[in-house]
Amino acid sequence: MRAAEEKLFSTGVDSFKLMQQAGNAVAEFVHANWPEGRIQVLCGPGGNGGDGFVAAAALAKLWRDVDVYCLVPAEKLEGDSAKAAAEWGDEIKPLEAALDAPHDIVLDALFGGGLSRPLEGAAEKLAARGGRVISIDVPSGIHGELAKPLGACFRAEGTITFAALRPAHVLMPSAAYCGGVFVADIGVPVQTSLLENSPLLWGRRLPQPGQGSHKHARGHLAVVSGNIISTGAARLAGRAGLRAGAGLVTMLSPPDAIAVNASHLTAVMLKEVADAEQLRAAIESASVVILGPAAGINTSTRENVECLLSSNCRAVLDADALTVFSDDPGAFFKQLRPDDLITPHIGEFNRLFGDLLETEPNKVEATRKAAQLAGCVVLLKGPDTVIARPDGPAIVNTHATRWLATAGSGDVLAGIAGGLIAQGVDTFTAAAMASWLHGEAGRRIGAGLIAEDLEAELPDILSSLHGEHL
Ligand SMILES: NC(=O)C1=CN([C@@H]2O[C@H](COP(=O)(O)OP(=O)(O)OC[C@H]3O[C@@H](n4cnc5c(N)ncnc54)[C@H](OP(=O)(O)O)[C@@H]3O)[C@@H](O)[C@H]2O)[C@@H](O)CC1
Ligand SMILES: [K+]
Repeated sequence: MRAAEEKLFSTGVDSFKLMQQAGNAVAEFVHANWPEGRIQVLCGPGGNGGDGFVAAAALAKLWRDVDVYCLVPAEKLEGDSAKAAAEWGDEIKPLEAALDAPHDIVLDALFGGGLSRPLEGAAEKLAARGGRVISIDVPSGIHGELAKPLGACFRAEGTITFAALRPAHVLMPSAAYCGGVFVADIGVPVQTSLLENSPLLWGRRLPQPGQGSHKHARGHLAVVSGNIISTGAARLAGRAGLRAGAGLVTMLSPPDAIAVNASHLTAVMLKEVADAEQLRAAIESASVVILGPAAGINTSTRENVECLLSSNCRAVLDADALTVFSDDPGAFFKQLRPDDLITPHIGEFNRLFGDLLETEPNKVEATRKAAQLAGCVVLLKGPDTVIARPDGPAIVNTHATRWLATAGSGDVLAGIAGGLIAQGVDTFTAAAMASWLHGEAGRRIGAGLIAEDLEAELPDILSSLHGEHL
């Protein structure tokens, strides 16, 4: 966003005009969504405060009852912010006076992209006061790039930002402070490579069989099972893949687990696979293979992964298939291909990518860097799942529920992704679809959710998406 603005200013675009557009958009947003009540506008010393002054003037023109407060005396304001304060043209009270002043709504225009340190003094007290807050750009106290509060922080009912979403609007913990986020177009051309996951992005591309279709035309997914006491995870993935629409799903089972798998499988087919050599032959007719859920942290899992990555099948690698490379991630990255998907949780991510989550400014950048290093699509699981492609685009999935934090939930996610990839969906889109569908299934179930419940929600969800988008 900043880069886009700088490029725009170098072409001679008037920055004050941009501020006016931003401030007017704020006033419209506030008036449309909070149509009643006395508004306390809290302005800071920079551009965010400038937006606040413009918004205050526009709200007053709409006959709203507005009081304006500023962190610094008006005569100390400079540049566009000083011009904006002049546009307001009425009384500007010191920020401390806002603490006890009567009001219904707070318009928080203290700090946006320029916050450099924790809030202090009256700003800190106002953040702690609570109440109904609408924030401009980001809730003051949030560091936009780090996507977290630096200290005390406003908690908004709604946030209006400009041109494009930024990590702070979708990543935890900052997203929880933003409330509903509205992105206003103020004429800044942006090539955003960060999107929030939604069926609006991919609804029309959800695969569905044509009239004359048959099971072989709907893709073949294979899932590698763990040993006799660890078979459930692969079955969760396999059934989810079938529900997601794969025409055929085959469970590839070690010999000791054949009887257990056979007694639990119906529509999912079963094949015995004793070692990597047999795996190679078994996956010849599959288009994608899921490997890792309860596979075991051992040499045989590592050999299976290496065999899979040298085949023509796309790979969805999770859990133990990732952990077996903790001692030599570089060797793993060399074998991964751009259409493969790895789905680590934070622990697995750290084992493969070291301290990226500390050294990169936020989770989006860390996942992007990871995708670049690994050379494949990376889905980093969490309440704010990030999906990144090696060439830069990233999607954040906030459509989830805390009830999904349960054993086996990730196996189902891998299964849905595998089922979609089997049907020909590109890996990045399939990962986005899968995390949304998984989140929606979790939301529909809610409290008491266990991983076994998730796949049964998919038919309803998929049917309504097909009805709505196709
Ligand atoms: N660019 C554009 O064209 C457009 C930008 N727009 C708007 O501008 C906003 C960005 O403006 P901005 O860069 O001036 O940053 P902003 O956050 O307002 O203030 C920085 C000032 O605050 C100060 N300061 C920082 N932390 C502090 C603290 N804890 N306590 C006290 N002071 C503190 C800091 O001081 P310093 O760190 O330099 O000491 C500096 O003086 C952006 O979020 C959007 O709303 C829109 O109009 C669209 C067009
Ligand atoms: K703000």
